[in-house]
Amino acid sequence: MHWRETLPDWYIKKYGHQPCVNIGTAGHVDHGKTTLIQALTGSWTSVHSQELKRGITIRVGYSDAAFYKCKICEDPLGYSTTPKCKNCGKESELSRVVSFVDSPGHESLMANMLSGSALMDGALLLIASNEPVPKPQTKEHLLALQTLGIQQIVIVQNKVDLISYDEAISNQQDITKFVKGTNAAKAPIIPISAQSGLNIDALIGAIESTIKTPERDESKEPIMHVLRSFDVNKPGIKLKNIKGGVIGGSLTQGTLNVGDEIEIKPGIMDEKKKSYEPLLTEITSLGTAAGIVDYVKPGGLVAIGTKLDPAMTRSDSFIGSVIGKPGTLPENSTQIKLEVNLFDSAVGATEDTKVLPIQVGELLRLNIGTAPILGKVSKIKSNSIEVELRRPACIFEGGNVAISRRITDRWRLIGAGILG
Ligand SMILES: Nc1nc2c(ncn2[C@@H]2O[C@H](COP(=O)(O)OP(=O)(O)OP(=O)(O)O)[C@@H](O)[C@H]2O)c(=O)[nH]1
Ligand SMILES: [Mg+2]
Ligand SMILES: [Mg+2]
Ligand SMILES: [Zn+2]
Repeated sequence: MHWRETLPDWYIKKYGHQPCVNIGTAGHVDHGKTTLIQALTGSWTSVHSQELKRGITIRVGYSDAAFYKCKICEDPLGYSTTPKCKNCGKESELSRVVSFVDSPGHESLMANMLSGSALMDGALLLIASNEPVPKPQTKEHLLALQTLGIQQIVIVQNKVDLISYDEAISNQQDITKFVKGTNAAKAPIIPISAQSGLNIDALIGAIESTIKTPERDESKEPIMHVLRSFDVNKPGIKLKNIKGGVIGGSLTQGTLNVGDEIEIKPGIMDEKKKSYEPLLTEITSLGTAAGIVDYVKPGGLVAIGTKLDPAMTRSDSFIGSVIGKPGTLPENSTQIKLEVNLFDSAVGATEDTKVLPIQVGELLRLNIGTAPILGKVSKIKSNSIEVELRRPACIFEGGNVAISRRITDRWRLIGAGILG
């Protein structure tokens, strides 16, 4: 049974037919993020041909699950992803519906991980218990979560089926040592085996008590951050059956309805004007994990059908865009100001490297919302820098920005910025 058939009235009234919280995965390549999401949601999110061939997650994946809690059984035995208690067999109550944002762990895919992180309310940091702690992306992803202000973290000590009890205890001590002084210092550490489904009830219990459902203001103007865009038409389709471009992302506030006029920023390059022009279109359909709907709210990934030429939205071309009602979004800008907080060292490689001060003229990669954008530093005044972006972005004052620099041959996270 799909969770949409089990939603009680109180839930629908508050959250609609949608998840109410976005939970991300973080952690080193192959530590079991996608396997865990499959254990929780029943679906494998890495379905693209390159991902299947190479066995790694490349694009940010997403999937959702409902968490239920038994009225009789003690914590955490009563937690499950089915409406029937796995422990006693009685009917359970819905706790909430959650949406998972599954990050790639490979070091070359930090930009994708950071785009996905822009939508996370909380995160699961996966650490394979059969390897030394920490691996490079265990560190780098934790820093990324910190940079983007993600405080609600559950540490998942995965693959305990491969180690002994004593090894598990000593690995857990290593993890505690590693997270000391970070934003995961107080995070619960839950030993599991994602592959064999071991201790998943305890993990759900920890998620339910650690990662809170955010309060969102639906009376505000809608803001949606774009993570995906597609052309949903099969090759050779008849002209009259062609569907407009589809854009996927998550709302942070407000609601969107079928028939609404929307504006997409920064929009597309106008070759004549030599500048980016915002796009105006209309919502022709809306989809959530529960199917086709009339309106969408914050919570989970939603898909918007538009009247745009589907060739325009092909292969994630709109990633990083922001959608709102016409005239309500901040202006496009290429000049931005950041209050910067640099790390002591960049951690993504086998060896940590000292982070040297930012220089005027240097090229940085900034992750602004779901958009990775290159920019050149034009001015520095103590902790504040000005950057000239290569393409415009829709800038929300006070927003968190992840700052990366090219070190040897890779972009490495070197610090956090706040948009001024
Ligand atoms: N023994 C054991 N193997 C596991 C467990 N969880 C995951 N694996 C295996 O570890 C490998 C990597 O798992 P994935 O889920 O693809 O790891 P990932 O973290 O999503 O990898 P990336 O997305 O590429 O970073 C696969 O072969 C899984 O079958 C576990 O609990 N026990
Ligand atoms: Mg994966
Ligand atoms: Mg893998
Ligand atoms: Zn029970």
